[in-house]
Amino acid sequence: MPTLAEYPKIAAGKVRELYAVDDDHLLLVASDRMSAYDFVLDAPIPDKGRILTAMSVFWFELLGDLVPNHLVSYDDDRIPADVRGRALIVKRLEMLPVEAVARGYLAGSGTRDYNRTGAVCGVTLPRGLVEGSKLPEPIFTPATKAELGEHDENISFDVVVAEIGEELAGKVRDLTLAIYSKAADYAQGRGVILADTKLEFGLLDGVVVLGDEVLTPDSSRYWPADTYEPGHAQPSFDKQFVRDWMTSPETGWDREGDQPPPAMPAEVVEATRARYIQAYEQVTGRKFSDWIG
Ligand SMILES: Nc1ncnc(-c2cnn(Cc3cccc(F)c3)c2)c1Cl
Repeated sequence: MPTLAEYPKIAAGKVRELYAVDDDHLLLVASDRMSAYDFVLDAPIPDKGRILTAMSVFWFELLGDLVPNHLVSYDDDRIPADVRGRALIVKRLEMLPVEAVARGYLAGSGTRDYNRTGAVCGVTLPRGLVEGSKLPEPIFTPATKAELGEHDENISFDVVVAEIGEELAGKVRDLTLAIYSKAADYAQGRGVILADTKLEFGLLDGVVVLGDEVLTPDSSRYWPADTYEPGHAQPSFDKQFVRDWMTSPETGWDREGDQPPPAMPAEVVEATRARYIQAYEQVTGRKFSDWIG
């Protein structure tokens, strides 16, 4: 087993890292760090990296007949012991410079753009929609890949065409909508609304391949179906305990400010860990205790 230090780090996000294994393979590592309101929390959420990695593996397997993916292995001698269970050996792709987002509901920047323009990414929507509204059908709402700490910028399909060409843009849109629809239908049947998701694709020998993490609560909005009600921000399946603590009168923290978030009480950390496990077990029907690492 090599150690992580032996692999050159080639990218780092707020909660994950990417390492080079060899010319054709990378190691995608999910940390236990959690981000809320664009801040990385002071306390890790134990097992978050393993739970979200297990989720990606589940979705790659479920979507295998829809789209090829970059997953090579999640249990492999090339995976260092201290990241086993929260790291994937993946094929090195030529990543496409677009965040491929699908939305089945109005939320976040989608609601903001709709309220300003009646459209999201150039897609005109019916009048009278509110925060949390279910859209008549899922829409493709691509974005630019922003620098670390910046927000992605919503762009129109025409901009994607200008970036990667008509044929590839059409393929990415069709795949994104098909993947989202299959996953959202599957999750809905298990009591979880996938409101939207952000996918990344790359090319391998001219074939479009699904990369990155897929359909995790870090790349998608997970809402509990039983409390769904349009008209306001929906509670997050996994982040609500942390968000409520951060904005509670007890902390006096200002989410618009630049002060770091308040320290997370142990019970908030543990309740959040339990919600990640619940999301995994409820959606996949698998026991997290069966996952490696
Ligand atoms: N299979 C691939 N081939 C080539 N590049 C990528 C790739 C590059 N960037 N990202 C996003 C990212 C994933 C994790 C940690 C980060 F810091 C950044 C993914 C992948 Cl997944």
